[in-house]
Amino acid sequence: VVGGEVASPNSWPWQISLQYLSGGSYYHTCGGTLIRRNWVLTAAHCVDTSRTWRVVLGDHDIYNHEGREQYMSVSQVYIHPNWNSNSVAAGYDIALLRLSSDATLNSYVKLATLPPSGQVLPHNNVCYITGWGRTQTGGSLSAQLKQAYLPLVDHSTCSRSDWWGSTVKNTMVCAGGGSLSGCNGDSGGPLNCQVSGQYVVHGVTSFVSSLGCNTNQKPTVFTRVSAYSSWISGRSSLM
Ligand SMILES: C[C@H](NC(=O)[C@H](CCCC[NH3+])NC(=O)C(F)(F)F)C(=O)Nc1ccc(C(F)(F)F)cc1
Repeated sequence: VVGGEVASPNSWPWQISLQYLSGGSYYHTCGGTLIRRNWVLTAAHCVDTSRTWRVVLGDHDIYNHEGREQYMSVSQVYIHPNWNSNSVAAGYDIALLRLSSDATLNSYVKLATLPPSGQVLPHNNVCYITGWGRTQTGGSLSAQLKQAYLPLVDHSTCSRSDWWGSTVKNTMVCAGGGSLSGCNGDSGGPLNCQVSGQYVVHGVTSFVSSLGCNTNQKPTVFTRVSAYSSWISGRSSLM
């Protein structure tokens, strides 16, 4: 997250850290969202390589054990069947992780609210991106979870030729576009949008400009959760 601020600990209790095992240690690579006690929503591009994964719930500082964390192993990875790793612009950058056991829900770990199928929020809707991604283009990951206010950008604006043009599809959501943005390592995490006083996860962080995370008129692009409701409920037996 470029700009914004460190979040109050566990104030986004559905945010998870997706980590992979390498040389005996785990490393943060992506964010994700807890949607059921044993299901996590993330981005396909985060998990399209075969690795040993773990999901950390209730985290704040990814480099320190603070006692509120739950470390979960992943029993199955379901990548959207239409995902093509050579074409993030085609969309379908969404995946589900089945956890080997159920999360314990408490004040640090809660389930996210997902939008109704097809819901598209208005331009400038209040939304926050959260994540442990780089704090500058080419910078390092944030130790503590960060948040940044990214107002929603409607499709007509986001698909303007001097914005993302035809790279952005209707199955995606744009937010920000100024000096605040997501950045590498925020992938897969939630776009938390305020709807009637409640935060709803409307996006899964997908891509930023390869020219730089906070490139003007290149808002952070998210997979639109409400475009994949039936896939999500079908796969995660959410009905
Ligand atoms: C460096 C930058 N990385 C990203 O945007 C990666 C996703 C990369 C998926 C493709 N391997 N996502 C992130 O860093 C995220 F945190 F913002 F989500 C990038 O490659 N952006 C990018 C690539 C292609 C296209 C386009 F679709 F136009 F081909 C648009 C943006």
